Amino acid sequence: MAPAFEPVPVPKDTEIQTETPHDTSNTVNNDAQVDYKSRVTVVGSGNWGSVAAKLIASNTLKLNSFHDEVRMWVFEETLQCGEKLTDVINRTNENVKYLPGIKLGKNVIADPDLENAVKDANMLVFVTPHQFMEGICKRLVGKVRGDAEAISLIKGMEVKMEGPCMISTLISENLGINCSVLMGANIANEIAVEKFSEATVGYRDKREIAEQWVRLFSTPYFVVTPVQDVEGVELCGTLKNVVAIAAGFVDGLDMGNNTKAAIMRIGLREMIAFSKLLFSSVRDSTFFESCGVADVITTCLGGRNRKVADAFAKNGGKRSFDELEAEMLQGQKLQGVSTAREVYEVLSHRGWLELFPLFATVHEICVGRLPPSAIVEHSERKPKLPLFYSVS
Ligand SMILES: NC(=O)c1ccc[n+]([C@@H]2O[C@H](COP(=O)([O-])OP(=O)(O)OC[C@H]3O[C@@H](n4cnc5c(N)ncnc54)[C@H](O)[C@@H]3O)[C@@H](O)[C@H]2O)c1
Ligand SMILES: O=P(O)(O)OC[C@H](O)CO
Repeated sequence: MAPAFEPVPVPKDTEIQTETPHDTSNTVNNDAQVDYKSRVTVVGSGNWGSVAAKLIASNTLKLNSFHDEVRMWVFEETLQCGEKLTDVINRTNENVKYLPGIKLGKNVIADPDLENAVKDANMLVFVTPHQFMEGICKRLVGKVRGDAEAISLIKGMEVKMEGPCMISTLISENLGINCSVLMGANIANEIAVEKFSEATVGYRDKREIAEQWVRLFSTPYFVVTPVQDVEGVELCGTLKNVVAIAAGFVDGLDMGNNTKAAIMRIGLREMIAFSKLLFSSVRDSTFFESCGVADVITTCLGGRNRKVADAFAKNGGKRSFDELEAEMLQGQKLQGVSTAREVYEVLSHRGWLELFPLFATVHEICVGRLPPSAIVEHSERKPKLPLFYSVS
């Protein structure tokens, strides 16, 4: 039988197996002509969004089961030169604001119209800062294909009255489609210049869907491994940004490598415990994939969250994160500060604050209730945590 992605098998990629079709009741284009090939749209065009489009576009040209064109939704803005960002991307094949100096591939088409960008795609790649996803999902209700599959590259979560909501769940629930995730030790600028990296695809139950995503993203310099643990993979990508803020404080205060390693270890321990308290299905082994320990390391060494937290600590907490972000990142967005607040909300509501001293302290420093130096004295307090992972 043929897969939902490709109703009829094509000569290459025939190893992809069958799956059950989705409920198509609240979606459009159900009567669309049968298409042999998958169409990919990337929703987002920041630093990572642009690199993701480049990776994908290099593969759609090579693989018969995909249309060459990769549509990339751009949150439109007018550049200092007076031109629209979309026009410049389509004219120069470069995202001059968020990924300057890198050609995306001529088959990447920038599109400022969100509905138009998604309407024909059966593979939707979501990669925007997490704080914009609720609004984007609302705009897309009923606008995506019934047979679409989604993947989220977004590191973050929402907190609702009912509790925490992962971005993949937000997408699935709003759009009525399955959503996998791709996370990992992936500083976008390094992948843009084709330095070797690994990544992890987290999938729910359909291995063949994960394999399709792996094929779409994999290159010799970008090695992707599928893991059947959506929540574990996504929580790794989300929570490591809080650890990165802590590591940045340590750097800003010149506390040295041993202290930074200690903070990374305590942070990883809290990541594991928090993930397992939220979802008992989360696997220990996920934390040893690229999305886990490797992402903690790279983000604490070279990420934007680390960099801005370093500046925050050097300024003694006197300049706000918003101010530093605007000054240092030229429109790119931090995820760690808002994620620390969201995690703190979960901890407060559930009475877990004392169990997660590092997570709680990061938020309290970010909002000015504690000085940056508190990161060590508070985080090293022995949490009353049982060991949530098995040590064999
Ligand atoms: N940059 C990286 O190295 C990297 C690596 C892995 C994962 N990620 C994750 O990818 C996600 C996207 O990050 P990025 O680096 O591509 O983006 P970015 O921070 O570089 O850029 C910000 C993006 O947000 C857009 N934007 C601004 N206001 C908006 C609005 N109101 N609505 C919608 N979009 C708006 C901008 O146009 C821009 O595309 C984040 O969750 C991030 O954690 C980033
Ligand atoms: O630059 P950051 O801090 O947003 O981190 C980038 C990536 O998530 C690292 O994997």
